[in-house]
Amino acid sequence: MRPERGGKRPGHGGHTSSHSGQGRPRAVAGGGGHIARKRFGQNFLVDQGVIAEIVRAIAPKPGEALVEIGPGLGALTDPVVERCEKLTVVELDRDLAARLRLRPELDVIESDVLKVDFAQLARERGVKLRMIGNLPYNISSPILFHLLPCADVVVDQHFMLQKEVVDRMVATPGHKDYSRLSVMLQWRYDMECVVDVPPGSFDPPPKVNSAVVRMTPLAEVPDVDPKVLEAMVAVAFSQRRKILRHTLGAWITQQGITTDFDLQRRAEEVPVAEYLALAAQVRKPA
Ligand SMILES: C[S@@+](CC[C@H](N)C(=O)[O-])C[C@H]1O[C@@H](n2cnc3c(N)ncnc32)[C@H](O)[C@@H]1O
Repeated sequence: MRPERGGKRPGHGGHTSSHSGQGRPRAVAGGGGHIARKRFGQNFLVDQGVIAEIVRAIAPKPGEALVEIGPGLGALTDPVVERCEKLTVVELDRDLAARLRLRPELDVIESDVLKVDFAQLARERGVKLRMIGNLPYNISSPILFHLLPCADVVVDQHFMLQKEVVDRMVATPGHKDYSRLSVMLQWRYDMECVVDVPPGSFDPPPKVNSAVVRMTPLAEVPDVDPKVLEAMVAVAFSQRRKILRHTLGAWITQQGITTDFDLQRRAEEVPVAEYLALAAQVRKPA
């Protein structure tokens, strides 16, 4: 799990990279000879206590439509499918997908998760989905943004992420971690950190701490154009220590809206509801 950052997406090239770049590639403990692929963010959960805690937090039940992103070697897959009987899994690594296909209780989608249309999947199944996964950290934000428009077809999401990312997701105004991610996700979800996970719980261990976040879509959300909201918070947080008059002021003028929004504050001081109210105004015809 490379710490999250922008840049090139992992492709499906050769299959030779070692997980850590330290010395010779070593097979993952209990992985039947599998060598972790760094470009796929492969850090496999091996701590049975942590796995049990995560499964308890998810609390899968028979008949529920659970979907796991990145099942890997099955650390979460096995105890979850034991409880819910059928499980859909999305795995990009073709070798791991081939192993998973041998199991009749799994519906395997071999694909890049960012190409899967989860709204369509929910329509086909005729039920709302419960999303779970120990996500590849190098693309965790793109995955969260890919799922954002699907919030209304989702019951909840339990994701393992870099602890630092979870802190940003749940941060409130005035906190140093309050950021674009906080505003964009708090628009659509109620979120809480449910399990903290140290590096030693994985093989290979990542360089960062991890945490599992529970994301529950809010029943009612302001009708806001996500692109407008995203553009607006990007401008606002571009220089988070500056007074908004010097950043968001010009953007508001460009949108041609009149507002009593207080621009004498910094981006990090403004509650989510106020950003949403401002973005909602942009959609209204003049
Ligand atoms: C951090 S590992 C988690 C593996 C396993 N769930 C566990 O907890 O041990 C991330 C998993 O996501 C898979 N993966 C990486 N990029 C992906 C993508 N774009 N789409 C789907 N799966 C991906 C990796 O192959 C790997 O199995």
